[in-house]
Amino acid sequence: MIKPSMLRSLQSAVSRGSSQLARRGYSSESTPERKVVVLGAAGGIGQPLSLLMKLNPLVSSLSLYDIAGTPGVAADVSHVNTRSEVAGYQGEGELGKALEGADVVIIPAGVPRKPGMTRDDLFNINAGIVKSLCTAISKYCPKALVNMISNPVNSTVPIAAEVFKKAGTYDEKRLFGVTTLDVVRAKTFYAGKANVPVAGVNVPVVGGHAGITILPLFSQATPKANLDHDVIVALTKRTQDGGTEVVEAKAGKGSATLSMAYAGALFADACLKGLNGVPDVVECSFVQSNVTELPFFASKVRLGKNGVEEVLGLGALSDYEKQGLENLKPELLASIEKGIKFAKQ
Ligand SMILES: NC(=O)c1ccc[n+]([C@@H]2O[C@H](COP(=O)([O-])OP(=O)(O)OC[C@H]3O[C@@H](n4cnc5c(N)ncnc54)[C@H](O)[C@@H]3O)[C@@H](O)[C@H]2O)c1
Ligand SMILES: O=C(O)C[C@H](O)C(=O)O
Repeated sequence: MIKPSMLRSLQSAVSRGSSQLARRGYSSESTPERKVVVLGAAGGIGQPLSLLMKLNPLVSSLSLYDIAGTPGVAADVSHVNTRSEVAGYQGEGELGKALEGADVVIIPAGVPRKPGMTRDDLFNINAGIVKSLCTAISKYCPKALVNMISNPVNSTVPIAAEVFKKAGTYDEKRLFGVTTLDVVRAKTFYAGKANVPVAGVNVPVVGGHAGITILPLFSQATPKANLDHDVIVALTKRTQDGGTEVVEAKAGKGSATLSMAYAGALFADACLKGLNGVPDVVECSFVQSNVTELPFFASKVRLGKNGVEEVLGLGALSDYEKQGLENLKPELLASIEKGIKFAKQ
């Protein structure tokens, strides 16, 4: 139960946060108009993500789309007294209106895993959903930054790229696979083992977003902590299996939704800051890449006014990470090729 004293401190934290944001130039007077669209807004991720985007002062227009259930979510979220105007759209007939004028489109549309499934088991359903949504994006908002959350990300991002290529709208700087949840997990697990405050922790996570393709670079984690090799191995495995940990704990009721909404909101916020010209915005993301021989790869990316400003290299890897990198390449390549093949059919 929330006590009045807790509520008062929450209110004062929010008000301190708003004045800090205003000092950093995020007040509604000085920030540009930005439209953010959530596709799959009535789902497990979509609902809390819509709320978190409503709390973001960089958003002026929040467009919530799903095949069903969006009027209720939009009405609910719209009562929150923050800057953005909220509109709900339901069904394919309203998809165009939902997308028109978008700066950022976030896609958590699709089915989640149940225990015993891999992310690739979602391919048959989610590939078609992503393909049709991306076809609409290329028609109604071809310049938007696309934040792909729907799994399997290792395949859905290549599918989106092929759809955009076919439509003649592909810009590799504007397509992102959201791998922020891997970073969020790596930071949390590392802070626990290193016994340091999590707020100051940084851990790059590279590769892809499934099992061993998720490669956290704990050798580059800051603040430094001299953790034993077996602890690093355990942390790596826990980060790689983080999604499965949640799927099993939810026991058939889906996969990560709340932590994913948080991670998705962080990444969308970084995209908006980049668009608005805030310097040095760097996040890990699964993008078209020359960092390895694979055509798509997650690594640190500098975000700017056109989306990807620079795909950053891997930096120095430990021998364990070098081995992990080689181990992940065949699986990641197969998932990328599966997506491309599907989209080309
Ligand atoms: N990238 C990541 O780190 C990450 C993390 C967690 C979950 N996910 C993935 O996100 C996806 C969504 O997960 P969830 O838990 O929110 O699932 P959910 O079933 O709770 O919600 C999905 C929503 O998508 C909607 N939808 C289905 N087809 C649609 C279409 N054609 N257009 C618009 N909306 C459509 C559904 O109506 C539903 O509301 C899953 O594929 C899941 O695996 C990714
Ligand atoms: O694990 C899943 O299926 C969902 C998501 O990819 C996650 O990492 O939590």
